[in-house]
Amino acid sequence: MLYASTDPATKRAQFRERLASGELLRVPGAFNPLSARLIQDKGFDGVYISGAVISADLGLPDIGLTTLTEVAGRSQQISRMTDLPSLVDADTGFGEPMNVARTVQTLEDAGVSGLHIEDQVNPKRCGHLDGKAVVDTDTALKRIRAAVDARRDPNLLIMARTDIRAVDGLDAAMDRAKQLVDAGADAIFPEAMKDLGEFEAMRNAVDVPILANMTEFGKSELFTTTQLSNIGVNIVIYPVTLLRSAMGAAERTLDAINADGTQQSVVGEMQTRARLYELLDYESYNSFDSSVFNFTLDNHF
Ligand SMILES: C[C@](O)(C(=O)O)[C@H](CC(=O)O)C(=O)O
Ligand SMILES: [Mg+2]
Repeated sequence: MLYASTDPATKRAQFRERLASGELLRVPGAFNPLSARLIQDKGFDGVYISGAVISADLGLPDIGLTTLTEVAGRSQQISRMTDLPSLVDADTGFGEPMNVARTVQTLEDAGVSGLHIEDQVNPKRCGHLDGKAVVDTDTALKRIRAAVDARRDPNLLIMARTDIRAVDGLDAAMDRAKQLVDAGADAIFPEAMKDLGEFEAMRNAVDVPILANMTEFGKSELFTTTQLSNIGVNIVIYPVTLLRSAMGAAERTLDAINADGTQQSVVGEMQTRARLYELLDYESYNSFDSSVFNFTLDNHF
């Protein structure tokens, strides 16, 4: 009932343990708190909170328009709804290294288990688009040192994302990743790797967990969990996947109403009322207050 029962410190400790196991953790992006429930219900290992999704949700492109307050608010709403660890996209950290420090403490207070800070210049853009620019090494390392020093819970995972692959190539990406680890990064998110061989090279370049971003319509092929776990990738994110699926379904429904004058042809694809209520744990509100609960599955199909 209401929110998840696992507190943020426990989730962070569990996330660290799972990562240390070396197994591949599957982490889809939640586009709202309810979808975080679904991700947990389907047996996934964590919930990703995507900057691209938060912007798109507001009807905005992912070009650094969202504020720390907006990202922290959404992070709290999503994180508290699940017992799974949550990993949030903190973009460039919302400013200079001192802003990065404040970002880390604010997101820690929001209950996330980890966050990633990237080395793009401000304003950032989607990592799979052309024309990106990255900051110099000194600035990139300062962001990570500031992030690491700012956390109060040592289990809060500080992940460094580098976007340098698309700008200066794989060797530059491996060099930067090593430096980011030396600066204190707990994990590496190598953005826009071209193929599996590049992920493997990155895997061998650093001895901390690495993340693979399986975003659709981007620069990386969509590798399977078997392919990724075989080369030792630790986390796979599907950042915008559920939003794209839900929006695709919404378009088809609107088209059906336009074409047929009724949504009847797509009702079979919809989540049923019963399933929604199951996810909402409607029934347990009954024991709290029977005057509120009046739903039984019997009357619905
Ligand atoms: C992972 C990512 O940073 C995100 O915000 O979800 C994006 C995803 C996307 O735009 O497809 C990214 O830059 O890869
Ligand atoms: Mg992003």
